[in-house]
Amino acid sequence: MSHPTDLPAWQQLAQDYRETCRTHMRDWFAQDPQRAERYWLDVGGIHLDFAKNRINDTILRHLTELAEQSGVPEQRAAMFGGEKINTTEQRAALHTALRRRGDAPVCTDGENVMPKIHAVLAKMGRFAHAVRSGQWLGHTGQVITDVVNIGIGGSDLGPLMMCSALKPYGHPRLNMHFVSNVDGMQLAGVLAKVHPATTLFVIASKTFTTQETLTNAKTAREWFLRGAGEADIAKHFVAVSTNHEAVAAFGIDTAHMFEFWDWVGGRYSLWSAIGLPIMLYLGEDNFVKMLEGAQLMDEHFACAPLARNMPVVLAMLGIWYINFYGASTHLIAPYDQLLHRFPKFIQQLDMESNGKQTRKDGTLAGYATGPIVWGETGINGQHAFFQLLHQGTHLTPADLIVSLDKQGNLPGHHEILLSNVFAQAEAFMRGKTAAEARAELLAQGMDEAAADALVPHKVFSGNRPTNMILLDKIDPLNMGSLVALYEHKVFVQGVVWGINSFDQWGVELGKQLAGTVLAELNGTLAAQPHDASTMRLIRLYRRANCETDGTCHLF
Ligand SMILES: O=P(O)(O)OC[C@H]1O[C@](O)(CO)[C@@H](O)[C@@H]1O
Repeated sequence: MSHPTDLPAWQQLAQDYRETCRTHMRDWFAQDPQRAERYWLDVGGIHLDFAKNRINDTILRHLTELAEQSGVPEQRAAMFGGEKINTTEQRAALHTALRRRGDAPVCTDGENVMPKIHAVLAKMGRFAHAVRSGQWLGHTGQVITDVVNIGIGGSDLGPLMMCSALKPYGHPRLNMHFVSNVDGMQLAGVLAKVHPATTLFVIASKTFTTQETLTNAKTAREWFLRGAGEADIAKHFVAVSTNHEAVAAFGIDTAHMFEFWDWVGGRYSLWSAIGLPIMLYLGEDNFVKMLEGAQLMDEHFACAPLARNMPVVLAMLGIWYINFYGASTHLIAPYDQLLHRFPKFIQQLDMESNGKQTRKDGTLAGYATGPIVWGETGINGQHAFFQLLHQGTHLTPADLIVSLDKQGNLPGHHEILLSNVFAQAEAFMRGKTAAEARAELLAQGMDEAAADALVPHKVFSGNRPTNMILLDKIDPLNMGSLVALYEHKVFVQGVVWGINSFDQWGVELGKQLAGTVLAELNGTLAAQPHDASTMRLIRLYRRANCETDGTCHLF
């Protein structure tokens, strides 16, 4: 396996960095009137303005060559072709098959997976229609008014994000609730708002072994059974999983299970049965539009030349900043309230996929890989953390995401949002020089000495990169394309870094230790050898609670 830092394009980029790292984007804009047109891409209803990046044509060419030399075209073909690119788990990563329309076969392990994908989609469609139309009745004969999805991570964030983003398309009778936290406060809060006779619980877990989800599901079932019998569960609980045995053992009839498969990664699963809450809320037609939007991006990713390929361009810009400028974080800032859940979703997608330092061949990378992805709605961020982005010491590349469509917004509000996001991108790029700051202060009537003292605080270095991602409209089609754009961006970066973006072994150690600690906290296991700090924490909890649970005997 070639090491990316040995590739000719990497070496050229290192040279480009040395030659251009002091160049200001202002100068590139001044020298090149076509820059904004050239550094622009369209895919369906998604547009990318990447002109405000610290790149020129040479750098862009070298970034594209790095993608080429790293094997992005071959790995892309392997992913779409169902090869087992998730090498540590010996699995394919076939989320792209889930949104593929038509009958063309997609095979993995010698099996065409399309018939079973279509069968589950049809089952989801029939169920969603029955619930939405009011044919599906609860055990007392009432229609369903509330859907509670119980799941965590990929079994929560995707459906939650899509249902929030596409709220204007939601069924007016259905209230959607999402419970992920094992802190009972969240479930208790939801249960206080809903009625057992009119509530449908969707228990979503790929493995159906996740402690948080199964604990919440058990508590929800106990709550439901206070006023109903075991036989009524069939009307109010459905499961989404790959694990038939565990679903049956939990007490949900597998006839009411919506299946998916081990080649669908949790954080890539919203296109599968994990998307059931999305279909319940938006309806089958809109769910299919979301799939079509993703497929549109898949086709673009599969066919467009690397230099004009939106996911590839976004990925390689990220690599430029992470590996050559030393940026360690990446901001996702949507300027639309409907997208307020989007940063959290992308955070899992990116950080669980590329937060790794062991390469596929088992060697340590020795270079930076996935960034810390964080975010918040941009307009709120402006009044909280943008200060650091403008004048702090860190370089934080940012994706600013906006909808061009003002339909549905209150009069006068959308223009304010857009004026802010466009102005922020300009300010990040342009900055303000000392001469400009000084002239401004003098024009305000300040005397020269006072102005000179204040100027250093009023300077903005600028030259801070942003991508502007514009959606024609926030609708199911464009949301499908937007999510697929980020999935492929993350994939390309993983290929360049030589890591497996589809496993997540890093979440295991904490889970393993928590099992032991839980038994100790409950008093069912004598204290195990831990480090002194952990022992002290466990003892502290036991002392605080031993009188209520009567387990003081271990101390
Ligand atoms: O769907 P499951 O199996 O309950 O897992 C939930 C989440 O937990 C993780 O496995 C991490 O612990 C994620 O990858 C996954 O999305």
